[in-house]
Amino acid sequence: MKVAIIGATGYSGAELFRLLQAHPHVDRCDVYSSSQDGVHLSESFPHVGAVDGAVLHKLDIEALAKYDAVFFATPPGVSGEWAPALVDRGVKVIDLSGDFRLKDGAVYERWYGREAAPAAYLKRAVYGLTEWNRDAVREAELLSNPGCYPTATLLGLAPLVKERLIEEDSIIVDAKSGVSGAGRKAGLGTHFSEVNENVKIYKVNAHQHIPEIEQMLGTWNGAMKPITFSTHLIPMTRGIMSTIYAKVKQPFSLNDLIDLYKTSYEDASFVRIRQPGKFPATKEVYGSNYCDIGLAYDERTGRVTVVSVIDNLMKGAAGQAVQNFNLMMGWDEVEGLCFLPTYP
Ligand SMILES: NC(=O)C1=CN([C@@H]2O[C@H](COP(=O)(O)OP(=O)(O)OC[C@H]3O[C@@H](n4cnc5c(N)ncnc54)[C@H](OP(=O)(O)O)[C@@H]3O)[C@@H](O)[C@H]2O)C=CC1
Ligand SMILES: CC(=O)N[C@@H](CCC(=O)OP(=O)(O)O)C(=O)O
Repeated sequence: MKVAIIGATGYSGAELFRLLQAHPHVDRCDVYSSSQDGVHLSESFPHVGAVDGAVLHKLDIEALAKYDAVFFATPPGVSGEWAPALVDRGVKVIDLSGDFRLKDGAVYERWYGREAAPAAYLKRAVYGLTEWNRDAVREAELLSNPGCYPTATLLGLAPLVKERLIEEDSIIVDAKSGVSGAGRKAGLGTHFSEVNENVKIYKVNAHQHIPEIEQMLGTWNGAMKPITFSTHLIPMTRGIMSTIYAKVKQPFSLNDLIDLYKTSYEDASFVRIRQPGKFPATKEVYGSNYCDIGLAYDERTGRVTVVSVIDNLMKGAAGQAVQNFNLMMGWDEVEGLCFLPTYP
């Protein structure tokens, strides 16, 4: 099995490289970049060491067409341009960017502010929220890996929405991310002195993950209404916590709610549900592919609170990409991902 990573000099690409190096079925993992050619990946990331074959190449469609699978860990716009030609040549593509997540090109153009990929490929792309789309993922040629916030939020909401337990117009999501979520490139907003000892809200009512979350909620329950979704940058490297509030249609007990989640995720190796009164913290999934979920129900307000945490570079990006790649190749989805989080 020969695979390539485009964007290996970025955070998600480097995390993919780490996972694929240790993957039991991957013989060769080549690395590509738009800015470096003939330079070893360790020049960008000394932590990878002198691994054989990790010399960066410039993008070249003929060379890329020879791989069994190609991962795009690139900014918006890159896979939209390159992936269709690879799919046409029989290469399995796994895209970590947002280019193929939204089925309606006009919606993509409105939220991302750039031209959408060709409509035929938006239609063909399979949305890789693995736990809720396994059958389609197995058949996918073009896999669109979910965004980090949507992964945490949708895994947290799925049982409530699918079972029609909450008021369709009542969802409020308060989400927080570590700084690696913004990628490796330098920027004023991610300087140490801007981020340290600080909490910043950003993209209020304008985050590109709003239509992605709403699209999936709408496939689970066509009556769903727009959500309120706020994102915050907080002074840590990795991790997302998505705290979700919604009003229930009928009162129920916390134990029943937790049982529903446990049943919904009984076949999910990477989703762990906390006991009543226990809530997950981002460090409890750090460096792993787990999504941990805690639940509360307030009888006074009739609101449920769902707390969902992931590592943005793992379940929110590279880990879920490998989970989807495994299914696309006909392997067990946990291959190469069976390790506990690092702690502390
Ligand atoms: N960081 C995260 O937590 C998550 C990120 N994502 C998505 O994954 C993608 C990558 O994110 P992230 O790793 O954070 O980003 P980084 O900024 O860390 O890395 C981006 C990579 O893309 C490469 N690149 C830039 N421009 C081009 C181009 N025109 N052609 C080919 N390669 C290019 C860069 O390398 P070079 O300049 O050398 O080409 C670099 O390797 C993004 O779409 C992001 O939205 C999704 C979920 C979570
Ligand atoms: C902290 C931070 O800045 N996070 C990024 C998440 C990037 C991402 O996953 O965006 P895509 O949809 O393009 O893949 C953000 O909020 O935009």
